[in-house]
Amino acid sequence: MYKRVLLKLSGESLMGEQNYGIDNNRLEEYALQIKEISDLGVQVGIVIGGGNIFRGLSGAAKGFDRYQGDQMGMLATVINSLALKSSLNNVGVKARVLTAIKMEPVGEFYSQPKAIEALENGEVVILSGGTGNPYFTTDTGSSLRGIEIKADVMLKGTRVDGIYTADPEKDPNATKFDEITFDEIYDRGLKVMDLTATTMCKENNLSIVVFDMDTPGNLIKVIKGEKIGTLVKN
Ligand SMILES: Nc1ncnc2c1ncn2[C@@H]1O[C@H](COP(=O)(O)OP(=O)(O)O)[C@@H](O)[C@H]1O
Ligand SMILES: O=c1ccn([C@@H]2O[C@H](COP(=O)(O)OP(=O)(O)O)[C@@H](O)[C@H]2O)c(=O)[nH]1
Repeated sequence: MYKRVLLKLSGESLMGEQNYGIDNNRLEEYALQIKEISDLGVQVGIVIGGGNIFRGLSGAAKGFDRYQGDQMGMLATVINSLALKSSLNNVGVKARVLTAIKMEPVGEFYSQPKAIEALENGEVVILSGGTGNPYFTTDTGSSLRGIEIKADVMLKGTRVDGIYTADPEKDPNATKFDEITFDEIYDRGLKVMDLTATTMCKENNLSIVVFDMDTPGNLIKVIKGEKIGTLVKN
């Protein structure tokens, strides 16, 4: 179905069964799922969140300055990116970390041509540090990078299996959409992704598939066009 994808992984999901940090089993499950699609020849760019370590907004609630807190959050995404790179290398996948903030030799400073060149060479490219700016999220980072690398689709891997009429973790009567338009997301006030990220995808015509990444085997199903999750398009 897709030749080049931008995969967004939730930092919070990386906690697995733990309350904080990185669950190695979850990390390895992710690496194996990514290996499956990379072995098929799909070019994979990845943005991973940082919510399992630090979020700027929760920091601000505890009295941190938001600007500082967001910088801490962006660094958290770099920690997760390095962990994922290592896990991908362990299962035999070549991967490279590019950072939105200059911090060589931790990762190479991001540029669009560098990312595309690595993708074309068959490397998995982890685009870390979000957008490099405070007051944004990694969902917005992944919309931005997805558009920049000219991905065919953005795959939002999360812990719910799609977009529902209401938050399925709160409303047991919520029903799932197989497909939905960007406009319907606004009209119904659905909160699966922040509006900045949604709007960037809408304006640049980058479709999104929201799916449950925590069930092994799902990523390859999405790539093969099986109708799991929810497709968002114009
Ligand atoms: N209409 C909706 N459909 C699906 N999920 C929703 C909806 N509204 C809110 N959510 C919530 O959005 C969250 C998306 O998960 P995730 O992307 O992992 O969160 P985060 O980006 O905060 O780590 C889930 O916790 C889910 O309960
Ligand atoms: O472009 C960005 C991306 C992320 N962040 C910070 O990094 C944190 C972690 O990212 P996010 O909450 O999106 O991670 P996830 O919800 O996917 O775990 C955020 O709370 C922000 O503080 C930021 O400041 N700018």
